[in-house]
Amino acid sequence: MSERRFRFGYVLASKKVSSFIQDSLINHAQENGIDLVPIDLDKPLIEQGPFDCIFHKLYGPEWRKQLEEFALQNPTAIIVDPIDAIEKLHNRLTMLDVVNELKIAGDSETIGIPIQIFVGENSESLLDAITSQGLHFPVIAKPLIANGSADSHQMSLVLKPEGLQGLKPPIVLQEFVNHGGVIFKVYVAGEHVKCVKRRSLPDIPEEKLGMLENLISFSQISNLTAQDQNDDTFAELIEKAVMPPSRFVTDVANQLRDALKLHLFNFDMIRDEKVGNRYLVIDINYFPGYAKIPNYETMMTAFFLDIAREKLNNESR
Ligand SMILES: Nc1ncnc2c1ncn2[C@@H]1O[C@H](COP(=O)(O)OP(=O)(O)OP(=O)(O)O)[C@@H](O)[C@H]1O
Ligand SMILES: O=P(O)(O)O[C@H]1[C@H](O)[C@@H](O)[C@H](OP(=O)(O)O)[C@@H](OP(=O)(O)O)[C@H]1O
Ligand SMILES: [Mg+2]
Ligand SMILES: [Mg+2]
Repeated sequence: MSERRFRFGYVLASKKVSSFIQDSLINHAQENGIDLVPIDLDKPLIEQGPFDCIFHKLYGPEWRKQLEEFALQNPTAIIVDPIDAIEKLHNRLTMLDVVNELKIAGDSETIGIPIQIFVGENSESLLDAITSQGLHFPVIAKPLIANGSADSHQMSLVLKPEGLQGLKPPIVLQEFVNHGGVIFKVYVAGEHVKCVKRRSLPDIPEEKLGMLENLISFSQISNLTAQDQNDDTFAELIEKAVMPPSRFVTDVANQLRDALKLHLFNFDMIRDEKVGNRYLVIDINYFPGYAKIPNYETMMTAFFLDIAREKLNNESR
């Protein structure tokens, strides 16, 4: 493969281009035979090739049409990833369905999801629905749609029944699980997997519940990395948190990748404080912020090379 060069076209929002397409990535990929080429949305896609691979985070009927046309004319090229597979992550209710299908080897760690219910615009008697499904306060209210908009990240922690009145359906109500204030973010790029610790919401001891407000709103709390935090308590909490076993993380990541039929995603996982080896997946994101991983260019180039090998295999079939 050494003398062959590969052209990887990409389409990303401008913010994502600034964070992901850094010189370090362009250069590292180039040194390894991969040329990263921006796709111009003002021109037909099929006129801009040849491309061995197209990676993207873009939706809408026009782009879908262009991709379909490209795939028909270039059957050996690899699309990372198919729009239909990506769109499954846009609904917070269904995005976690696959987690329940995972079969984790061994009997020490378990994987699951928190109890959750859907609340539509016309839902009545919310409190009845909550109690009948075995949900207990506090609960987290998440917008049903996770499409990358600022609104889709607007969460509310509902501490008491009175707080339910302040919610704006359609939402998913999810059991809040105490997890020691630290979340594990697992970045997946094909077979390459990296788990990092991030700040999360602090635990809420049952005896404190009565002293708190009815409803607390928050947004993208885990984006604050350990380095960004001035607060020493949080930095120490993150430092001290024990990572989940890497064999377990890789097993979950690989099975999720197969079930979702996606190459590029991350998932947020918490460890139940009450049952130490019980892990819960609470969120899955398409094409997350890989540049937040130290030396992300090495991980991403290794992934690009795997795709290049797959492309060569397709050509020789
Ligand atoms: N069920 C839960 N129990 C405890 N904490 C939770 C739960 N769900 C979410 N959280 C906390 O709320 C944060 C935001 O929730 P979530 O990850 O679903 O939102 P998001 O906006 O999709 O995040 P991202 O920025 O990763 O896309 C999590 O990072 C975690 O700190
Ligand atoms: O812009 P949308 O489609 O909402 O996707 C976001 C994800 O929801 C976040 O999870 C990403 O941050 P993390 O990489 O820290 O998970 C976040 O990463 P970024 O802000 O670094 O691009 C985004 O990918
Ligand atoms: Mg999240
Ligand atoms: Mg998310």
